[in-house]
Amino acid sequence: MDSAKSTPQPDQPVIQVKGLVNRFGAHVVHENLDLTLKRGEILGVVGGSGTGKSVLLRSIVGLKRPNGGAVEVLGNTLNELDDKQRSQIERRFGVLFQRGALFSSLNLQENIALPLIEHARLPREDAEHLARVKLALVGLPPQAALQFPESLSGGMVKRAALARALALDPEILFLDEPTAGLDPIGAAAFDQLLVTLRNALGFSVFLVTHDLDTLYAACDRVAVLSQKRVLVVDTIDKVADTDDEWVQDYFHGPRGRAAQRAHAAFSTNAYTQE
Ligand SMILES: Nc1ncnc2c1ncn2[C@@H]1O[C@H](COP(=O)(O)OP(=O)(O)OP(=O)(O)O)[C@@H](O)[C@H]1O
Repeated sequence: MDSAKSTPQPDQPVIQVKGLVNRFGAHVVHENLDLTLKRGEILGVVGGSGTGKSVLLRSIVGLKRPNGGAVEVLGNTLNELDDKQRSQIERRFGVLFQRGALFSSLNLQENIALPLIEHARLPREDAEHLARVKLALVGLPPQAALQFPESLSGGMVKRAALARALALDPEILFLDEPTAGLDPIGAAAFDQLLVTLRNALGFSVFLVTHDLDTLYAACDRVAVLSQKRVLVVDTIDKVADTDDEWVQDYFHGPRGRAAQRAHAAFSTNAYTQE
């Protein structure tokens, strides 16, 4: 049976992490961690530094083999797949790592064409044409196609990295700190772009972030990692009400209050302009 081709039902989660254990030597990062990503949602994953957000992302995308538990992605249990099945599943992901991971020796068009040539086996000309379409999709001007990463602003690099993550039309997009290093206006534009693209293309998003504005502006649900597991996962208002010291400091400290006020003002404004 070619299990890597199985597709979850519309109401079945696209990711189910069950009883996950991760450790490095004696250092236990995750213990019996459960988490679900629903189809079409943007799930924000937050937690203090070192709580294992990136390790969780890496376990799901197959870059870290868990020490226990199961990760089910798109109806497939990852550790039951052979290499070929696993790479079929991985082609259905798009991943944007914290530092963008564009090749500095390639221009943007070539960077985005690369996965199309390597994985979708498109001829170079078709791949570069599609790459230009993806660059337009993320709001970059046509002339950006021939520019090299080092000549771009941080916001443009993030958009280009997003275009690359979207190259193979992924069903799940993984983003690790996508707004880190952007100014607030650039970060807000990225959040808006993410929501617009999700609404248009229907992918699901697993988003690791420290950015409170992103949580309010883009996420349908928020998961808090603490004490080696998911402490709470729910809508942001319910999560912010959780009786936990880190959650209270994070959501109700000065930055949390500012993000909440900004979101409330934006929502009221959007409503009155309808
Ligand atoms: N390859 C590795 N070898 C040893 N320890 C590791 C490795 N990768 C991660 N860790 C440890 O696992 C823990 C979780 O790391 P992780 O990067 O997932 O944290 P995080 O929640 O993403 O943190 P931050 O918010 O600071 O980015 C940390 O204590 C880290 O030092």
